Amino acid sequence: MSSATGTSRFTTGAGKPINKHIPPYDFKARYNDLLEKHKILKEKYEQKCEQMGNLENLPEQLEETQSHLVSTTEELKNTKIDKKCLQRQINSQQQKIESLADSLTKTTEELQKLKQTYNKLKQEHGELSVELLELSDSSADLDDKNFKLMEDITAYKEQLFRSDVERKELHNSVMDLRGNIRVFCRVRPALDVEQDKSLCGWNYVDENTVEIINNDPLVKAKNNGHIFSFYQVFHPCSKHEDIFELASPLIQSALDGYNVCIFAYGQTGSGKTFTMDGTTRNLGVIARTVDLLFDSTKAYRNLGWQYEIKVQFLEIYNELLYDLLDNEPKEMEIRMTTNNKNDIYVSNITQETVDNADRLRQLMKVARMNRATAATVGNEPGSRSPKTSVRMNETKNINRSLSELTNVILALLQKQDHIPYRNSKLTHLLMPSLGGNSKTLMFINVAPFQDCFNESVGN
Ligand SMILES: Nc1ncnc2c1ncn2[C@@H]1O[C@H](COP(=O)(O)OP(=O)(O)OP(=O)(O)O)[C@@H](O)[C@H]1O
Repeated sequence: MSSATGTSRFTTGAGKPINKHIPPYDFKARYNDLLEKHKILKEKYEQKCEQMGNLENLPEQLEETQSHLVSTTEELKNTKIDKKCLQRQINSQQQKIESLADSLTKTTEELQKLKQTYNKLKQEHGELSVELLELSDSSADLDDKNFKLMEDITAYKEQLFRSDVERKELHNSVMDLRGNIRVFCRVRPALDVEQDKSLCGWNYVDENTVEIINNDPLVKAKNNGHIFSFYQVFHPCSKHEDIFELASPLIQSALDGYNVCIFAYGQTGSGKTFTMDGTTRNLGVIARTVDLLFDSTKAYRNLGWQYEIKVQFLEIYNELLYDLLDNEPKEMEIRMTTNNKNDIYVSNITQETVDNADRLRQLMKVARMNRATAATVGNEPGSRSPKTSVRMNETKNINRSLSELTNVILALLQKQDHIPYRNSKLTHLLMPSLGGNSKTLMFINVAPFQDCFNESVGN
């Protein structure tokens, strides 16, 4: 800037020089010029100040930029990791695409094969359709033949049913001829623990006759033999199979609708339980009967017969009746049925219909357990003398009903007019199973020992 020549040269904020020629005496103009210059300089100063202010913010901006740089670097790192991941995914997708391409090739091949098979089957189907048409023609013929055969089968079934009725009648006639009351005598062997006991002499004369010889040295030799005849005699080596073979015709009679009664009689320890129950490995008469009953009903149902098997279990103890399928105390009586005076029933007793052998065996188990409970009722704790009197009463009742049973059997065998069924609960209950056209099988069980001789002969 120079004012000596009176020329003023100045630069504006925009850098544009301002040249003015002001005469030295024109103080007003010079003043205005100065004012203008002052204004421009002030503006410049303010601009500089502003720039200075901006420069003061630089460290802050630097810090911001640095932190931005750090976060950007971090982002870059993450982005690189992401990139690696993506690359791996791309690789695996690539592999998948390759394997899919492989399976596509295989599937296409299989499809090709299937198409071939389909075409072959289609051809076969065509051929079979032709065959089917031919067969349906001959099927009509076969239907006719089948209808005729069905008619024949119905006729044969009727014939078979009539033959079975005839067989029943014949079987019953044979049973009648053999006698409606049969007595089997079974002599049991001495057990291992009984080898020291002395035996009677046994002479098995034939299958119906046995001689029992008293080996007591005090008895005279000529009086010591007693001969008995039975329907069948079973010696100690006889097996359950042998016995059941001769007992089973009576089961057949039961299936044919006749009342049948099978029971064992004999001194204690003579083998009654062994004969009737047997053991789990060597089944006795009852178990074999159950099996035969259900096997036969299955076969007879196919012939058109219908069967319903109902069971009741009861025990007679001191002339009182006990329901062995229900151990609640209750009143039970033997009553006559209204339509048939020879038939009886027990009032209030549990009766169950059974349709398989297993269920019957289950019920037999329940009855056996309840019988054991009933037996202990008579053996409640008490002093020795009431216990003895209970036993005596029990023995008296058993003996009485057994002698009444003997009387009834004898009266039946002798075909007496009056049969004393009503003298005991046992005989009254067995009335429908002992009399009329019913069949009875009695096992007389005998122990082989000398000390049982009197009992054995008495039986
Ligand atoms: N035929 C036989 N063969 C082999 N052992 C037998 C035969 N008969 C009976 N026994 C055996 O003799 C013993 C007595 O038989 P069991 O218990 O059957 O007599 P029980 O007449 O039922 O006697 P109780 O009237 O006292 O009940 C038992 O150990 C039994 O296994």
